Amino acid sequence: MSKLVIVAIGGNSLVRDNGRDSVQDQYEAVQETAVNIADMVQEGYNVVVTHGNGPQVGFGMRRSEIANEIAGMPDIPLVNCVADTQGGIGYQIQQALTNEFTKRGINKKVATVITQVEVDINDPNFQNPTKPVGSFFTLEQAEEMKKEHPEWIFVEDSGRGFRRVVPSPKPIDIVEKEAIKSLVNAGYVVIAVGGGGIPVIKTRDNSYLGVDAVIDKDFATSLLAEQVNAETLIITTGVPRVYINFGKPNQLALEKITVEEAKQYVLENHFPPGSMLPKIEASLSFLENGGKRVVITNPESLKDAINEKQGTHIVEQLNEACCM
Ligand SMILES: Nc1ncnc2c1ncn2[C@@H]1O[C@H](COP(=O)(O)OP(=O)(O)O)[C@@H](O)[C@H]1O
Ligand SMILES: NC(=O)OP(=O)(O)O
Repeated sequence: MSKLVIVAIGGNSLVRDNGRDSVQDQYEAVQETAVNIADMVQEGYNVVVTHGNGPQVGFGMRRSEIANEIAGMPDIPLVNCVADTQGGIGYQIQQALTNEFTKRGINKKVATVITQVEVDINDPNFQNPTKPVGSFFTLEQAEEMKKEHPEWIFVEDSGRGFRRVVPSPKPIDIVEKEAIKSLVNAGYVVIAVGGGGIPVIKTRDNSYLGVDAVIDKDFATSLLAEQVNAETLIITTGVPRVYINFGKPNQLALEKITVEEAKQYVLENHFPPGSMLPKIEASLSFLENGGKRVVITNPESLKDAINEKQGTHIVEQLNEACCM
C-alpha cells in the first residue's frame, strides 16, 4: 500500500501541563492530535496510529495501590493496567478521529485493535527496570516516597524530575499483526500497539500469558511499521525537534540527519534512555529494515513536518527527495 504512514503519539504529549491530568484534559489533547491526523488523511495518506501510555499507566498503577492500601481492594496487575490504558486511550483516539472525519465529510472508518505483544521472559530488561511511568517528582518527594516503599525505583527523566521505573522488555512479535494488516488493507485508520502493546509471553503449550512490564511504544511502533510495510514513521512527542546538547546553552535543533549521523549522536550520549534514546533506536531499526523516512516532532507540527518545514527528519542518505 502506497503512502502508508505510521504515527506514534507520545503518552506525555497527551498530558496537559496544568497539573490536573484529568481525563477531559487528555481528550482535548487527543482531539488536537486528531485534527492533525485528519489533515494527513485528507492529503491522501493511509495512517496507522500508535500511542504511548507512560504517564497514564503509572497513574493507573498508583490508583490500584492506593485503593489497595486504603480500602483493601484487590491490586490490578501492571499488565492489566497496560491493557486498561490501551483501551481507554484507544477509545479516545478512535472517537476523536471518527468525529473529525464525520465533521469534514471524510469517508474513513477507524478501528482500535487490542494488541498483545510477545516478549521474551529471559529478556534482561525484566531484571533492570528502565521505563519511566506516572508523575514527575522532585528529588525530595522521591526520597520521601522511597522511605515508605523501598522497592520503588526512581530515575531522573530528561531534566523534568524523578519518575518511577518499571521493566521494559523488547517486543519480538505482534500477536494481532494479521488483523491489523487486514484492516489497513481494507482502508481503515487503525489504532494499534497502544502503550507498546500488552506484554505477553508464549508458554510451553503455546498459550499466551500476560507479564508485568511496559513495552516502549517506540520499539513496538517500529516493529509494527516493518510488519505493515509503512514507508514513513512519524513519532510525535513533547518537542518540535530532536536536539543535540538538549537543555544546555549550546542546544542545537536537528533538521535532517542521516542514519550514520544519528548513530554518532547516540555514541556521544545526546539522547537519554527512557525518553529520546528509544525513539532514535526505534527509528534506526525501522530505517535499517526497509523504512524510508522517520520524522520526530510534536503533534501540532505534524502538517508542517510532512512538508519538511518542521521536525527532525532521519533518512538513509541526505540527498533523499524532499517530502512524503
Ligand atoms: N536530545 C533530545 N532532544 C529532544 N528532546 C529530548 C532530548 N533528550 C531528552 N528529551 C526529552 O525527551 C522527551 C521525549 O520523551 P518522553 O516524554 O518520554 O516521550 P513520549 O512523548 O513518548 O512520552 C522530550 O519531550 C524532551 O523533553
Ligand atoms: N509505553 C510507552 O512507551 O509510553 P510513552 O511513549 O508514553 O513513554
